Amino acid sequence: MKELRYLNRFFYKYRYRLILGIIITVVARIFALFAPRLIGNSLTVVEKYLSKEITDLAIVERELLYNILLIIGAAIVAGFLTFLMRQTIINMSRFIEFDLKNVVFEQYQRLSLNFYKQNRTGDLMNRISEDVGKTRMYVGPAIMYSINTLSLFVVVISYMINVAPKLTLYTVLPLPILSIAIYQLSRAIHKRSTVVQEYLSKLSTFTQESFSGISVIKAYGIQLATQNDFEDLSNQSKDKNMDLVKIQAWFFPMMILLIGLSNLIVIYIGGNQYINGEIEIGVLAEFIIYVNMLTWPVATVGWVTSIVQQAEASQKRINEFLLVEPDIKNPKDEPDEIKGDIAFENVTFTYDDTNITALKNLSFSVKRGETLAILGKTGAGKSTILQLISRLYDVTSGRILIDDKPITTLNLYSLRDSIGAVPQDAFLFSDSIKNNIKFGKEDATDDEVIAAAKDAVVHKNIIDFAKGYDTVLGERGITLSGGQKQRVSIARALIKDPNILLLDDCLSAVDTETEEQILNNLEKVSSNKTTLIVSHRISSAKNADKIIVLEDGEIIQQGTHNQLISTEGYYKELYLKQLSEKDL
Ligand SMILES: Nc1ncnc2c1ncn2[C@@H]1O[C@H](COP(=O)(O)OP(=O)(O)OP(=O)(O)O)[C@@H](O)[C@H]1O
Repeated sequence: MKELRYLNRFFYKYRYRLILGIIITVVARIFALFAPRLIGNSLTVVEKYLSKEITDLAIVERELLYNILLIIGAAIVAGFLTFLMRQTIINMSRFIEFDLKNVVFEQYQRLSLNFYKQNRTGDLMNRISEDVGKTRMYVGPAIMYSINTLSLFVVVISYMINVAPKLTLYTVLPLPILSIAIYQLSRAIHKRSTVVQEYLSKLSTFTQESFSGISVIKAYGIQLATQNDFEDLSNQSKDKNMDLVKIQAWFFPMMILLIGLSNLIVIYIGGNQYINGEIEIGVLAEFIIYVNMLTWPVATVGWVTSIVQQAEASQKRINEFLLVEPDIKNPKDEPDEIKGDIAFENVTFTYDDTNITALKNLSFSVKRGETLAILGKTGAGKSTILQLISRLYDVTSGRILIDDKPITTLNLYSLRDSIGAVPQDAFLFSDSIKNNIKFGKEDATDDEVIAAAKDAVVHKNIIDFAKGYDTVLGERGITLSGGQKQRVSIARALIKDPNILLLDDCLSAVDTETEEQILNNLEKVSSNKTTLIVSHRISSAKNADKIIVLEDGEIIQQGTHNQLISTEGYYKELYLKQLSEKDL
C-alpha cells in the first residue's frame, strides 16, 4: 500500500464527494436490509395463520400488503441510493484518473529527448492508459466495493447475531473460503490477461505498421508473407486468449457452488433449529436471503485485493516515472531576453545511447542578424549543432554561449521561445493547416497566418485546396507533398518571428525555383535574426554571411561562398557538381 499513498492527495482533493459517497453507501445498505426482514415477517404471519395463532384472514392480508408496499419502497430507495453511490465514488475515480493523466502527461512534457530514446513508445503509452486505468480501479471500484462490503457486513452481521447467534456462525463459516478462492482465481486471471494484453499490443503494432507501410508492402508484392505473419501472431494471441477463457470459466461455477454450500448449511442448521422450536420460520427465510446478500460482497473481497495489488504495481511504475528528473533543467524562473549571438567554444558532443561522438572540439560564432550555412556529408553532425542550440541536449564538453552567456544559465523557456526551428522531417499534427501554422504563435490572426504562408511560398498551394487554410491534415485529412509539408513547417517557424531561426535541411524537397523565392523572402524577414541553415545544396548556402563545412563532427572548411569556391576542397567540388547538374 506504500505506493498508493501518493493517491491520498487526490482523495483529499475530492474529500467531500468521498465522504458523501461513504454516507450514501452505508444508508443504502441499511435500506437493503429491510427487504429480508419484511419477507421474514410475512412468512411468520402466514405461519401463525396456518397454526391458527391468527384467525382473521383480513389481518394477514393487511399485514402482507403493508409488507409488500414497504419492500417496494425500500427497494426503490436502496436502488436510488446505490445509483447515488456510483455517482459520487465512481465519478470521483474518473476525476482522479483525469488529474493523474494530466500529471503524467505534464511529466512527459518535462522530460528530455534522452528519456524518449531510452523508453519504448508502447511503454510510455501504457503508463498513461493502462497504469492510470489500473490505479483508477483502486480509487473507484475497489474503494466503493470495500465500503459496501464493510458496511453491509457490519449492518447485516450485527443484526443476524442479534436474531440468531448460532445460525450466524454457521452461515458465515464458508465465506472466507469463498473470498480466498476468488482471490486466487483473480490473480491467475490477471496473470493470463496480462499476457493477452501483450499479444493485443503486438497485434495492433503489427497492423498499424502494415497500414502505414501498405504502399511498400504492395510495391514489393509481400501481401502473402505479411498475411502469414499476421496469422501466426493472431494464432498465438488466440491460444493465450483460450488460456484466459479456461480459467475465467471457473469463476461463476465456483461462486455458485460456494453460495449453494452456504445455503445448504443455513437450511440444514436453521431447519433443525426451526424443528426444535429455537427459531421462527421467518428467521430461516431471512437468513437464506442474507447468505445470498453476503456472498457477492465477500467474493469481491478477493477481487478487490487483486485490484489493489495491480494498482500498487501500476502506481509504483507511475511513481518511479514521476521521480525521473529531466536531463535538461530550467536553471531559473526569471525570463531572459535573447538577442541571438551564438558561439560554440570547443564543443564536443557524444550521444548517450549510441556513444557516437557527433561533434568534436567544434568552435565557431555567428552574430545577431547574420546567416550561417552548415554543409557536409550525411552524418557529419549538422543537425546535432541545431539541436544543441535548442538545448535538446547539453554538450559533453566545451560550451555554447548565447549573447555571451553560457546556454545552461539562460531561462530554458525564453531560449526556446526565441527560436524558430524547422526540423529535417517536418512534423504536422492531424489538424487544420491554419492551426498547424498557428502552433508557432497561438494567438496569431488570420492575416499573420497568411503572411507567414506567403513568406514560406505555400500560400498558393493552400488556397488551391477546397477548404483552404481549414484543410485538415493527417490520417483522415489530406496528405501534403514533402515540399508542401516543409513549407508549412517553415511558415510555422516564421509566424513566431523568432530571433534565432534554425532551418535543418528544410528546403530539400522543394524545387530550386521555389527554394530561391523562399530564400529571398527569408533574407527580407531575417535581417535582424540569426539564421542557421543546414543544407546539402550550394544554392541555399551561397548568400550566407558565413559557411562552415563539416566532416565527422569537425570543421574542414569555412568562409564565404566566394572564398570557398576559390579554394580546393569539398565546397568547390560540390559547387562544380551542382553547377554541371543545373546545366544538364
Ligand atoms: N538522436 C540520436 N541518437 C543517437 N545518435 C544520433 C542521433 N542523431 C544523430 N546521431 C548520430 O550522430 C551523428 C551525426 O548526426 P547528425 O544528424 O547531426 O548528422 P547530419 O550531418 O545532420 O546528417 P544528415 O545530413 O543526414 O541529416 C550520426 O552518426 C548519427 O548517427
